[in-house]
Amino acid sequence: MQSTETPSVAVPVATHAKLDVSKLTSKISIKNLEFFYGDSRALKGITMSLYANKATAFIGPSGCGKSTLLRVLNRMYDLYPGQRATGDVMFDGDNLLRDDQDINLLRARIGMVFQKPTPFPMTIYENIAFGIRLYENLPKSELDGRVEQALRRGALWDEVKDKLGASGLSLSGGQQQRLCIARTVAVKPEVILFDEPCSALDPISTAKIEELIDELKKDYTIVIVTHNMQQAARVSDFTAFMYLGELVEFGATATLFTTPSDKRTQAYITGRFG
Ligand SMILES: Nc1ncnc2c1ncn2[C@@H]1O[C@H](COP(=O)(O)OP(=O)(O)OP(=O)(O)O)[C@@H](O)[C@H]1O
Repeated sequence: MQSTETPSVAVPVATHAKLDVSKLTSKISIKNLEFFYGDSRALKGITMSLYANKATAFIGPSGCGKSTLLRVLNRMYDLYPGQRATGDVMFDGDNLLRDDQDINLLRARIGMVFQKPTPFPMTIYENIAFGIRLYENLPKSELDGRVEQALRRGALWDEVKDKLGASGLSLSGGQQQRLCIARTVAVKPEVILFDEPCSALDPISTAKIEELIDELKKDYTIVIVTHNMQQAARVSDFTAFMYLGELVEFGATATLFTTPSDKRTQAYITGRFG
């Protein structure tokens, strides 16, 4: 059902570009995904695709399952007994939910950036080099190059190149978050998951991270959980609106924000609930 009410979110012109789904590659294909915290079902029959080199935003009111869905994608729930997922999450054709999945390798291929910046209590250089060393044994000169490359991708190099030996914790909140993005990028992932990456940041740092996400899309598949609908509209190509553990609506961001097909999506984007 469609309503004539005007959505409260202004969708930037760039996202109006036509998205021909038939020409896109599905990097992750989710089918009938259910998720349980003990006996409590938090995700109900989720089916959707996450497209390569596109950014997909998960939006919806608090408790609808956005973070749960994001965490399924790199098996974060494995750390907690009593949590389990059923269904298929096909990642380049391989079900990432299978029991014998190599979780360390999976987390290198699907990296995650958290809500609060979480640099390791070590130097800026080591924050980046640490992750690379877990997967590769590189000579020092090559490692230096990889650290620089990652910091450049994190849009942080110019600000830290003269103080790589300083503690990662000495950076500002926004810089710390870009360090965490650089750390994630350093291990050459294919997908980057962002869990409300700007919620602890000021508007200028937020704008920098959004710009960076836009840049990273060229090389990675991006998934972002956000409470901020303006942010979803600015950074994502596709948006998934969730409610009470269900995927209510999924589609091109410009379409979802201008002509939603479900009245619950309409209510949410016009600020009538959540
Ligand atoms: N560790 C947990 N144990 C039990 N239930 C949980 C746990 N974490 C989340 N839940 C429940 O699962 C549901 C989905 O929670 P989730 O955190 O994924 O929602 P969300 O949309 O990300 O919310 P928010 O926007 O507030 O972060 C909620 O009902 C929540 O209470």
